[in-house]
Amino acid sequence: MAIVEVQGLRKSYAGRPVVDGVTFRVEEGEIFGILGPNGAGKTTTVECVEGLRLPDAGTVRVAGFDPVTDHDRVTRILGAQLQESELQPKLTVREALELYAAFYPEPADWRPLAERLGLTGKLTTRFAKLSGGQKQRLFIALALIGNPRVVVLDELTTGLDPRARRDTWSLIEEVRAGGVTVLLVTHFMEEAQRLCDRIAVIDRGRIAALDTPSGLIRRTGGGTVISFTPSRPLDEADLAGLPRAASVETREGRVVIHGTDETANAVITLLARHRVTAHQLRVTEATLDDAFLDLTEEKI
Ligand SMILES: Nc1ncnc2c1ncn2[C@@H]1O[C@H](COP(=O)(O)OP(=O)(O)OP(=O)(O)O)[C@@H](O)[C@H]1O
Repeated sequence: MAIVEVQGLRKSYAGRPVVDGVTFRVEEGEIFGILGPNGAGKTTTVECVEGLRLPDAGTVRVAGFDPVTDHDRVTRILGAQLQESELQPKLTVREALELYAAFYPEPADWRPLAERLGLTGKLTTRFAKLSGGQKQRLFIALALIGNPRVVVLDELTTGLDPRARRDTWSLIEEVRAGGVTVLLVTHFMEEAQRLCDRIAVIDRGRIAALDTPSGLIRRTGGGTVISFTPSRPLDEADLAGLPRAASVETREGRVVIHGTDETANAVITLLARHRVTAHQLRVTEATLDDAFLDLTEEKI
């Protein structure tokens, strides 16, 4: 069952459309990613889901309720991540948890929540004194304190070091394992690829693609990327004739081919036949990065 439904959402600022007909459904229990370049309209979209912005057109439903007209009901179903500026720097972790618990009629017990999020040792620490990773864990705790069915996390790991980011990913997986649906806004490909069941790629206010991470990667046409710098240029016709090659590009002397294992084998045969040496020959799996660049590039 879809817990979040967005249909034909539009929002303009000063006559400039920033969300331009966005439609998606988030199924209960999934981690759904919204991925896109800066300014694509991701935050505006989720703020409409949270009922913080009024859409110009389209419908948004959270568990069947309108986030604007049924705001109270939606805030009980949907937990939103606070922005750093929204929390008083002098509040201690314990005070913040108690304060936010008081906003809900049936809050979660904050003690086990703090324990699960590794905050028990920090209860008397003021918010301003927490590390980036500890602040993010507190934001997750506060987003979960109302026992929501769905939680919206927007750029949760921005600014975190790689270890804190990985710890936060594990927490997000635990949140989902606890039965909470996660709507995750991110511009980290690795994060989206690792965590999300499905991803909506938003580009200039529109959905450029909506699929599983592996489905998005397949759309780039080739799951295998072969790249090398040949000792002398290869014949264009030979490159164009490679089997199952979805794309062949030469950038500053480096050849980059998207294809399959069969393409990789044919490249090696081609190089041997022409006695061309391949410097820095790499055969790698395509990543979401490749798909993202392909899906969001400027199309003139
Ligand atoms: N209140 C506002 N008034 C005017 N313009 C706004 C307002 N809020 C956002 N915008 C503009 O709308 C566009 C989309 O912003 P939004 O924050 O939704 O994008 P985003 O995809 O979340 O970007 P980022 O990854 O940079 O956070 C941007 O160009 C932004 O400057």
